[in-house]
Amino acid sequence: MKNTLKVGIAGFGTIGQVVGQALDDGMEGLELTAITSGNLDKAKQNLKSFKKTVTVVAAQDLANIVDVVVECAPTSAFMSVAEPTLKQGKILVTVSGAAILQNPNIVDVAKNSGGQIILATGALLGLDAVRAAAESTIHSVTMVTRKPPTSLTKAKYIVENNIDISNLTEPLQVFKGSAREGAEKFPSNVNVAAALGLAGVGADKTQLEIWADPTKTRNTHYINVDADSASFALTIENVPTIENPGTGRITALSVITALRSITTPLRVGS
Ligand SMILES: NC(=O)C1=CN([C@@H]2O[C@H](COP(=O)(O)OP(=O)(O)OC[C@H]3O[C@@H](n4cnc5c(N)ncnc54)[C@H](O)[C@@H]3O)[C@@H](O)[C@H]2O)C=CC1
Ligand SMILES: O=C([O-])CC(=O)C(=O)O
Repeated sequence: MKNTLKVGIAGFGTIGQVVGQALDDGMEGLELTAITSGNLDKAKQNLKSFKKTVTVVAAQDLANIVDVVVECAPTSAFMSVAEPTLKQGKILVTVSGAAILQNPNIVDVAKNSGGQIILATGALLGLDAVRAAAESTIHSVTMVTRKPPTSLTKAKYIVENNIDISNLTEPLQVFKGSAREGAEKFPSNVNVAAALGLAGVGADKTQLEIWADPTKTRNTHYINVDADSASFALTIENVPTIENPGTGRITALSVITALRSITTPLRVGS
């Protein structure tokens, strides 16, 4: 029997707390032992209902005491979590596709130390098919994201440019361009577009539109892929979380399945 892997969570917010709860409830071969977050006192409070003892540590100490780090912190904190984890040859499970695009050298850090970055599918679907198609020739990948305005009000580009989306009566296109540019302007909102780019033809060739859409109640992504092996269209309508409407409920669940994949004897899907 394999040893139980010690798991640490960096970022104990909307995603981190759901993942933490699942670990506390019990996941085969995985044990939550430590967390770090932006506010350590608040994190301690939020851990009070957990059955098992979890240590709260400063960000720089987390990688020293666990085997796997789940990174679900703001994009700006990504490197401070990812670098020490990967330098020690450990596993990083993350949803920060936008941060990987901004810091592509992190892949070399993993390569040189024998660590691994697992970018979970997050709020998206179909990355298995996109990766399979990328083994041959993909002609084009396009993605259209439509979110209720409340899911975009905290977005970096919307805030920095004082774009008022509070009283929209019809959909407003707030971005059109490459997934790379979109992930730079909306780092907490289209990590999924970054992941799609990394899975397929690259973030520069992946085309993205973002709409603030008052007719939507869900964070909706439409994807079209045209390849020599298959053409496919994918749609996902994510229920926004109450805590952070920009984050769909499925995101944390995707992280949980990514974690289970590390230890499960039967892994379904590539
Ligand atoms: N790939 C995907 O499908 C998705 C990715 N995301 C990404 O996940 C991130 C987290 O999302 P939520 O949980 O909704 O955000 P959140 O705002 O609810 O939680 C973030 C947590 O990180 C903590 N934090 C702040 N600075 C930190 C630091 N230096 N080190 C460690 N923790 C720190 C905060 O205190 C907070 O508890 C987002 O910023 C976004 O980039 C979010 C939704 C979907
Ligand atoms: O929840 C979503 O629809 C996607 C999201 O926030 C992200 O990609 O960061």
